[in-house]
Amino acid sequence: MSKLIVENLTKNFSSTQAVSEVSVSIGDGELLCLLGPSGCGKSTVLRMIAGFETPTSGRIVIDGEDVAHLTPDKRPTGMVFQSHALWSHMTVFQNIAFGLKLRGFAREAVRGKVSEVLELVGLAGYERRYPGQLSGGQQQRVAIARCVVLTPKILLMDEPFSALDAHLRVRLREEVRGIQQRLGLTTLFVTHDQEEALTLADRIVVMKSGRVEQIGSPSAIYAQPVTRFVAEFIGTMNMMETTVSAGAATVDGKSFAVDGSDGPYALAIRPEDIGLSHAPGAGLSAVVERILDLGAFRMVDVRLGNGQIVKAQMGKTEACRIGDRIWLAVSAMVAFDAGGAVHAARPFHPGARLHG
Ligand SMILES: Nc1ncnc2c1ncn2[C@@H]1O[C@H](COP(=O)(O)OP(=O)(O)OP(=O)(O)O)[C@@H](O)[C@H]1O
Repeated sequence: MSKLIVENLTKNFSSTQAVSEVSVSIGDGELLCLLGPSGCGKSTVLRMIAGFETPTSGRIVIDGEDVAHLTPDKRPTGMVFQSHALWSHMTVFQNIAFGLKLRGFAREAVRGKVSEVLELVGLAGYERRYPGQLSGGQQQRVAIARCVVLTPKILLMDEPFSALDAHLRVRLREEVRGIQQRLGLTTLFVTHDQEEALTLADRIVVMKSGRVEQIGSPSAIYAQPVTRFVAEFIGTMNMMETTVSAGAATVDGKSFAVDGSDGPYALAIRPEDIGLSHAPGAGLSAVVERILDLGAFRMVDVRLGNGQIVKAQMGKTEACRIGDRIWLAVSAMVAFDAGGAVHAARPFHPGARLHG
């Protein structure tokens, strides 16, 4: 059963349509990431669920109940913000205990719950510290503990790690995923960081200009983008502009088959779907322009005859030098039409497969 259902949610701020007809549901214990560029409406969706903004139209249902009539403090949601917003004059214990006391829990119960949750976020023994005596990462853990201790039905997290350095982000991300899975917390997580979304989420909702572009598992979003926007927003994608006529397109003198009507298209190919070989082949030919050693593999920029740079991955074993003449074998590709919709495509050479 869905724990949270958002139906045709729309929010207008005077002339700005911040959120348009967003529909999504989250299963019990699922972690869903809202992913998209700055200003695409992610935070506004979250704020409407928490009750800080009133929807222009649409419905929000939590555990079978429409929450429209509930003020933020009455909603079964807990929110963790980008800045920790801890009370600086209160100790860690007091920060976490505050909500429990408001809800009328007895002293002993409060003490028990606070130590349990501090254990969970790895801060046992920090009860008497003030926020100013904690690192940024520790403060954010207290913010998470303060929220989790109230056992919200839905945990809402708005870019909770964006104020932290890269290393700490990765560590906290893993910790939060661990806590979320251990407690089976249904979580909606907002981020503009695709890597964060890909590593954290059970499913990702990609948003653009207030609308949902695609909903799917991280692997589906990566491997089967349904729009050009998603294809370019997630991971590295080579885009080759071309024109389709009678099912065929030409790039740099080589032919490609596209399942779509005539018009302008972009052929989209992931770097890992291009094999590079020094042996002359039937596919595109190019010259090695740049080689980036990325540890496990090399990312090679090659220049086609038409001047376009294409990124491809190469293993560590094959010798490769700048200026080498090299041939490309494309194993998988798709095409996007002028409206950004996806179409199946394949190069006219042996060994190619169709996807999409
Ligand atoms: N209170 C408000 N009044 C007017 N416009 C607003 C208000 N809040 C948000 N907006 C506008 O709505 C749009 C969506 O904003 P929102 O904060 O939801 O985006 P976001 O995807 O969360 O962006 P970011 O990642 O930068 O936080 C933006 O164009 C923003 O300027």
